[in-house]
Amino acid sequence: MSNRTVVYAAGVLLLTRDEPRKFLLMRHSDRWDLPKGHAEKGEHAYQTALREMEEETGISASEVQLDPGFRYRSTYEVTYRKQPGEVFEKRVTFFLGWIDRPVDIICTEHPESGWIQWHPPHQIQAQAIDPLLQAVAEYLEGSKTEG
Ligand SMILES: Nc1ncnc2c1ncn2[C@@H]1O[C@H](COP(=O)(O)OP(=O)(O)OP(=O)(O)OP(=O)(O)OC[C@H]2O[C@@H](n3cnc4c(N)ncnc43)[C@H](O)[C@@H]2O)[C@@H](O)[C@H]1O
Repeated sequence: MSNRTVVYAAGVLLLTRDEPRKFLLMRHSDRWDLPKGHAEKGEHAYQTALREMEEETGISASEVQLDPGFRYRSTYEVTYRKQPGEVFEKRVTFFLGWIDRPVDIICTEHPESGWIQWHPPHQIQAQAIDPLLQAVAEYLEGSKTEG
């Protein structure tokens, strides 16, 4: 078992109810990401996800319903410039958030954002994005089958 310090984060995949379905990605200088960020002390993962979404996109939590049946967890190693030489274990919980339609985004921490048409399987980023989108696709397919 790893004895690295664990860093918790959470995020949300925002997906529109309106067709054609679209989901939201935030642009970093070098990659795409979801609205997400580090947990503050005492927060539940869903609170972190909604707070970060509000901070990074300007979308109010009241406009979004987190799907109670979906959770996706991702664990990977990260380093921080401020703590050279130390490797952290990062654990991110992603939620599926339903929003009626694409809305204008007020980018506070990212240079840009994009509502991308939902047509899985997607090939956007192998490690960080594609497995989450695949899990959502399988979840939605399963929900359809269950009626
Ligand atoms: N404990 C601490 N000590 C010091 N400073 C702290 C700190 N906690 C927070 N900070 C500061 O807060 C800043 C960011 O805060 P937030 O803005 O809150 O962080 P974030 O979205 O969760 O993550 P970030 O953009 O940093 O990185 P990500 O995990 O996506 O991506 C990181 C790397 O992992 C890769 N990656 C992402 N997902 C992956 C996956 N599933 N598998 C493998 N690699 C993945 C990415 O490509 C990227 O290279 C940090 O840059 C740092 O300055």
